Amino acid sequence: MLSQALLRLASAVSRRRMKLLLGIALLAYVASIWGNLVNMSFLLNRSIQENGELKIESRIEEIVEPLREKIRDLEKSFTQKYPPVKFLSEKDRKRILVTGGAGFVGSHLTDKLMMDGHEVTVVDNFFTGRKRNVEHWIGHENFELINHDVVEPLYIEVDQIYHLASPASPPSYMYNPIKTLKTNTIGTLNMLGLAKRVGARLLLASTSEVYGDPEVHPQTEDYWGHVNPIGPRACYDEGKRVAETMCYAYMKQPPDLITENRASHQDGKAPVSGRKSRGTCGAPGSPSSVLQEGVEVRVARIFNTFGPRMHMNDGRVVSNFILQALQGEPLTVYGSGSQTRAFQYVRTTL
Ligand SMILES: O=c1ccn([C@@H]2O[C@H](COP(=O)(O)OP(=O)(O)O[C@H]3OC[C@@H](O)[C@H](O)[C@H]3O)[C@@H](O)[C@H]2O)c(=O)[nH]1
Repeated sequence: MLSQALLRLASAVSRRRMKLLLGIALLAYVASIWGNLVNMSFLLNRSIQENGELKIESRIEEIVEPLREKIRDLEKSFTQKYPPVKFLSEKDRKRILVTGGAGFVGSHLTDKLMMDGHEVTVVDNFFTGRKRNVEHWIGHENFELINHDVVEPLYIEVDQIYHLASPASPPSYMYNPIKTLKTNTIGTLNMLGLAKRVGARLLLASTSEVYGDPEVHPQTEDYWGHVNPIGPRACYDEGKRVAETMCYAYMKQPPDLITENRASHQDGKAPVSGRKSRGTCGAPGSPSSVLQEGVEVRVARIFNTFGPRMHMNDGRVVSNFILQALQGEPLTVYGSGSQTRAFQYVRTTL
């Protein structure tokens, strides 16, 4: 009895368990199918997505590649080919400022200094200078172009200064005589101040016009000139004469006295007096005779220049004659025609 009852109980339990097991198995089956379905749809989605992405990528590539090609071509055509530049060691390479460096003479000097391997900063206000005279250096790591008027102070660090900033042809410098005077006086003072502050050597581009209407031919460096201070060319002649005077004053005057003067002016006091310069006011042709304690200066009295990059309408005799000859016009000789000039051809071969 008991055993039959146990058997029934056991079969009832096992049937329930069977049902339970069957239920679990069914659920597991459904779950696995569901999982597979989800997996499949995920894979399907991914492959569709990947496929789509690949298609988009390849389409982008198709569009972009010709553009890349174009950019490469443009880069090739824009690659600036600079004139050859020597390599100079850190010790030999100088930082050089050329004022008026975009002008006719200044730009040839800039070429020479650049090709010699120096770092050149050109300062020009482009009154008679032209950007195109130095455009072949723009972007070069040794070259810098600053649009600046030397009448305003300039604060940079340099080892040498070539001070050429000034209009040079009679029509240009007579166009605005006060501006010409300011450029040659205040401008030169600013450059000398800069030279003193940074301990740079300065070369002033002076002119044969400091001799004025000379009574001596040819003029030697110790000739003092024959200048009309109120004549039509006075702004340039006298401007350059003062510029030379300032150069030699800065050279001969001991540095501490220049500084003292500046300080006393700033304080509103009278300049320090009673101390004599130890130099002598000799001719610029003999700078070695002067005790150089102040700014180291050089003065070059440049005569009548001509050459490539000279402005067609410069107004000086050579360009005037060439222009007239090319146009089949008669050459105009001013005055008696007995005047004499020394001419200098200026050019640097790139
Ligand atoms: O068409 C002309 C132009 C000029 N001349 C004469 O040629 C001579 C030279 O005159 P330019 O105008 O070329 O200039 P200058 O020689 O007087 O001064 C020049 O040279 C020295 C530089 O430092 C000066 O910056 C520059 O102006 C002058 O006697 C002038 O009267 C002509 O006979 N015809």
